[in-house]
Amino acid sequence: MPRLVIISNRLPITINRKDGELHYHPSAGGLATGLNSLDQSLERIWIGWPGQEVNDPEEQEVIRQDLLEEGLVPVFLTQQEISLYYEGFSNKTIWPHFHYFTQYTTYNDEYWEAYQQANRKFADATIPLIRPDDLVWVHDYQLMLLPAMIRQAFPKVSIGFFLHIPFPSYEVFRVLPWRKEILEGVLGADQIGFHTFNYMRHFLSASYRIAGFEHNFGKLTVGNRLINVDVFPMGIDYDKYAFPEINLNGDDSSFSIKQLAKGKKLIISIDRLDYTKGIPNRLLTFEKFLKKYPEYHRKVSLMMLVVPSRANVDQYQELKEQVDKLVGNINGQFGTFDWTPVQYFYRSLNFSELITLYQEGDIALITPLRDGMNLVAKEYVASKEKSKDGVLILSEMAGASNELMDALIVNPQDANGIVDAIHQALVMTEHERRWRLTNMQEKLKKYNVRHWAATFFKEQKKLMEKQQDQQTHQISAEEREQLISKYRTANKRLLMLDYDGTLMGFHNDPQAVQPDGELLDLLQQLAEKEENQVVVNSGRDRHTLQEWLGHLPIQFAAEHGVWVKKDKDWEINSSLNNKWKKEIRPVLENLVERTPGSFIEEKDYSVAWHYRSIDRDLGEKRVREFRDVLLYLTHNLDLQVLEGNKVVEIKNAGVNKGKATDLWLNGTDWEFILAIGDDHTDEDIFKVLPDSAFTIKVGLDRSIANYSLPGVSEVRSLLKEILAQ
Ligand SMILES: O=P(O)(O)OC[C@H]1O[C@H](O[C@H]2O[C@H](CO)[C@@H](O)[C@H](O)[C@H]2O)[C@H](O)[C@@H](O)[C@@H]1O
Ligand SMILES: O=c1ccn([C@@H]2O[C@H](COP(=O)(O)OP(=O)(O)O)[C@@H](O)[C@H]2O)c(=O)[nH]1
Repeated sequence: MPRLVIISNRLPITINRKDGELHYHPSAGGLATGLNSLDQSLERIWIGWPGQEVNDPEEQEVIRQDLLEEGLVPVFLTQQEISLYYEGFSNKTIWPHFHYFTQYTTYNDEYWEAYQQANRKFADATIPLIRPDDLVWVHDYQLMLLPAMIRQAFPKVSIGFFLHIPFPSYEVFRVLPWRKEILEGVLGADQIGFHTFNYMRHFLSASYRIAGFEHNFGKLTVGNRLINVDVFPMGIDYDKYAFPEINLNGDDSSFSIKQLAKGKKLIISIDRLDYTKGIPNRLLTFEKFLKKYPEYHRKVSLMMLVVPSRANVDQYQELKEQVDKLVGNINGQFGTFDWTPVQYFYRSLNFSELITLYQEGDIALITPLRDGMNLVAKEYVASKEKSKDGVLILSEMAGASNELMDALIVNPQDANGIVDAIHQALVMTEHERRWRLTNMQEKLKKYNVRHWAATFFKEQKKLMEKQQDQQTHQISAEEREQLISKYRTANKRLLMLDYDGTLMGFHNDPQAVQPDGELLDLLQQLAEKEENQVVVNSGRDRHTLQEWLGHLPIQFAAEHGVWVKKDKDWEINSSLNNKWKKEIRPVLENLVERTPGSFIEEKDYSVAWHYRSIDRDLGEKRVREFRDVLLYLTHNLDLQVLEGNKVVEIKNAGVNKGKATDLWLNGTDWEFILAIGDDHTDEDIFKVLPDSAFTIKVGLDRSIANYSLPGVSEVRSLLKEILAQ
């Protein structure tokens, strides 16, 4: 079993100093409680900050030894790091920005500098502990540069990254001056996980638009590495909340909570003090409710628990004052001698108090303006396992709303909607409360925190196997040797080479990919050898191939097999006609008119619509729109539609690179065949070649070729090696 190496900003244990003494207690917040519930049988180490400034080396050593027993490794942050990296870049830049509070985003180079250095500090603490077969998990927005730093030290180790907060829309993310560095940091990981599909697609969109990485159903290739981006909604330790192992009656404060709840309907509200949680909005909504429904005065109370958090960040201090004031206003306005409408606590609760609150709460009012997941919502539902009684009102802006559809889902900005939901919850029948809770509980039981971790773990291992497969698919030194030795002894050799993406790199302007001197020399020398027949089998038109390569002693297939040049002249595939062009052309012209930047390429017996320099998503939308029209037309006209890399090409049916390849296969007993190509039109070549041929796919995509090479420069090196024989 590989070990799990977890790195998060905060350890699940926080240290507090009281009267000069150090105290250890569990950290608040979803990440710590969630990850701490993981299967303890898995060997793991956890590296992170213990939440307290400790400068004395002797004291640091004592803490290190204490934590070691729990498999925890502390990273000590200095006061300056805490204020610039944690309170600064993490909580004044990324946190507000990723939660769409862009008015709070602080742009400060000093913070950014500190963020980089602190990520380096976590890397320095982690790297010496990593073993090559470990599974490394980096967590959250404080450590977005860390995956790439670990990758640099361990090119092969498997790294997972999970973001616990939302990943914002590309339009918001792009505003950050450090967007590219942040993305590249995360892309150092092999598997990247998010709570919801929306966060995932925002990330993929940013990776494409900012760093140029295209994806295929969440899989993308960075350099030589396959990356998996996916959704892994985090669950809770269901049983811990459903069947709490505590004696509720023996606990004084739990008893008091029960007393408070007696004879009234209790609405509970539990969050860290954070502007993302929408606490002031919630209070204003409750005020609205009390105004609209006076009949509920003295019958309903809001028990609001606000857990202190990030107290040194300005907005959090301001928020505290705002909340204090709002609570005062409501209580002053509506309170009576025997009823306090808002019971407000600014502190954290111990587990038994928290459970009592969950169990006593008739309604949980959870209305964050944005929230990565929100585990409180899930914990509330689980704690109703026995009673099956309670109503969850949940913001649609919390990641959890994607799973808890049977809650009363509200828009946190729609105060009237929430007032209605509170009323609906109060009058809801017992039957409805039960079925809503039961449905949600079923989900939470299955998709618990262990399931979350196990799925992430399983997918990361599956990915490792896939990556391994790709590595083995890549031609090894030994196989290269076999290829060379076969080449050496053969007297009749066929070298069938694609052009774009194989011999030359890809470019937005197809005419800008003229062969360079090195390529011309290479082809010239290969073709000069008497035993060799070099064929460039390309989708390009014959005029371009003629102009660029026509002077070389090589043969050609152009336009995906429409034209062939074996001797001096170009010959056409006899089954072709181009009468159909006048019907297709207007369809493509309409595409160009509506899509600036796209263009039509007309070849002798085919027409192509290129969208390589426009937004890929827009291009694909256009292709989808026109696919039906094209299919209808092409069916009547016996044509085929080839969807290539940012291009749709229409031509006569039954003509492709493979058919053209047949022209070289028939009649010659080749003793050595090598075919190299990069896109799916080259698969037609690989298909028709005999098993003895060496077929090589350029890139990491799936292929029926025997081997793969990463890119154009590796193709050229192989050809040079062959030439040296
Ligand atoms: O460490 P702090 O600065 O005190 O903040 C506490 C944690 O808050 C954030 O929690 C997020 O993760 C939860 C679990 O995935 C999720 O339910 C919630 O919506 C998120 O806000 C933060 O991501 C953690 O790093 C902090 O430790
Ligand atoms: O006094 C408290 C109140 C809450 N929590 C825990 O803090 C976590 C809050 O996680 P959530 O995902 O709701 O929000 P976050 O604070 O991570 O943004 C939950 O597991 C709560 O059980 C806690 O430990 N002590």
